[in-house]
Amino acid sequence: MGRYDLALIGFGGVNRALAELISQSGERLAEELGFALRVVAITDLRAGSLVDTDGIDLAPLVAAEPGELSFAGNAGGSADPRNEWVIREVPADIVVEATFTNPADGEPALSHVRWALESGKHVCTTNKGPVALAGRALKQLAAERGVSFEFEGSVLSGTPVLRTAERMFGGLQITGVQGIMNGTSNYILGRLAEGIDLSAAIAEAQELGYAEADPTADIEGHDVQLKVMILANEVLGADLRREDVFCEGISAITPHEVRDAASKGLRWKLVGSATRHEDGSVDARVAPLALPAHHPLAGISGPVNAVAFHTDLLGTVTVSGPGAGRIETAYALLSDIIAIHQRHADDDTAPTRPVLQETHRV
Ligand SMILES: NC(=O)C1=CN([C@@H]2O[C@H](COP(=O)(O)OP(=O)(O)OC[C@H]3O[C@@H](n4cnc5c(N)ncnc54)[C@H](O)[C@@H]3O)[C@@H](O)[C@H]2O)C=CC1
Ligand SMILES: N[C@@H](CC=O)C(=O)O
Repeated sequence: MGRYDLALIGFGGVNRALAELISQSGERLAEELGFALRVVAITDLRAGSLVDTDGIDLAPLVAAEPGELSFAGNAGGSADPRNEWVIREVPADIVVEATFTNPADGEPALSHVRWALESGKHVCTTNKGPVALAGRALKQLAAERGVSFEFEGSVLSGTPVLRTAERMFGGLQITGVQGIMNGTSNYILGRLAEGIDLSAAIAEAQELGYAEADPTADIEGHDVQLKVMILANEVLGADLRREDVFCEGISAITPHEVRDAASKGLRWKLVGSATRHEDGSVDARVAPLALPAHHPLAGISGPVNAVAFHTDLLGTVTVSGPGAGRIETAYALLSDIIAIHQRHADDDTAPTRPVLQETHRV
């Protein structure tokens, strides 16, 4: 059995959940998937960096309180994240990027992904910035280097929206997408309807691991704007920039309006959509809508999200599932690693590292 060595860039909710999964369920996963996983490097803005090419013991790291983690005192540790050095120089097979999403220019995650691909390493990421703002160039770079760039978690966390469209919709013409694509704002709208105030609802979404580090992106719609760009570019063949996507969030909707709408059988939802026209052009927008109860998206509640694909032969096909959450998003990374394995099973980036019992910590 082969093994993939991972470098985790960013050690917040999502990458910690992946580390926990590997630490606690690695042996079962290896049995089932036919390859093992080992983490050889971790970097984080706050904790610093940790490198052990024999495999990092993840158990004490996932047991520590997030705010208390510091790698400086460990062998192979440093207070400095040393991102570029770790990504370029540490012999990992796959770089797993899960730092903050920056909707403005995608940095520094965009550089992290580029450095990894330039170094001939596969990349999987849940970070929407690089995918939405530079996905085409990064995919091109990956193709040139013969490696994979996977990003299922960038839209609807672990719910396989992008891969469903890529693998299951062959022969269909997709004319548009419409969906609820942000777990935080959907959770908040539901809590406002229940009488909770906005700041308390935001705090809950942060505690539950749904919200961005700066929840402004969730509230003002920028997170959905990036997801609509990713869907439009991946599924509708568009090449949208941020300024092409009209964006209005939920901050102007008062709790009174949410409750008033509910009493009339309406549900406020933050809806992202993209439509392809006959001439091939694509219109995309993000805006709150008060949907009637019978609308297919009206019943999508809490951190659950949904994307409806409008197709020529099947009509509307809707994929629904978790849109946010630490474990759910870590699963997206695992699904990306599985996709990398499947794509490269027969080439020289397949896991050739033998799994030795004494170093097999997963
Ligand atoms: N939490 C969720 O439900 C989902 C999150 N995502 C995306 O996944 C990514 C990670 O999300 P979370 O883990 O929830 O965020 P988080 O805020 O819990 O963790 C991000 C981590 O990245 C670290 N970091 C930031 N900049 C860094 C840098 N330059 N170098 C090294 N480390 C850096 C931070 O210190 C933090 O520990 C974000 O881009 C987010 O948008 C995507 C889908 C769902
Ligand atoms: N903050 C985002 C996380 C996933 O992308 C959300 O709430 O949907």
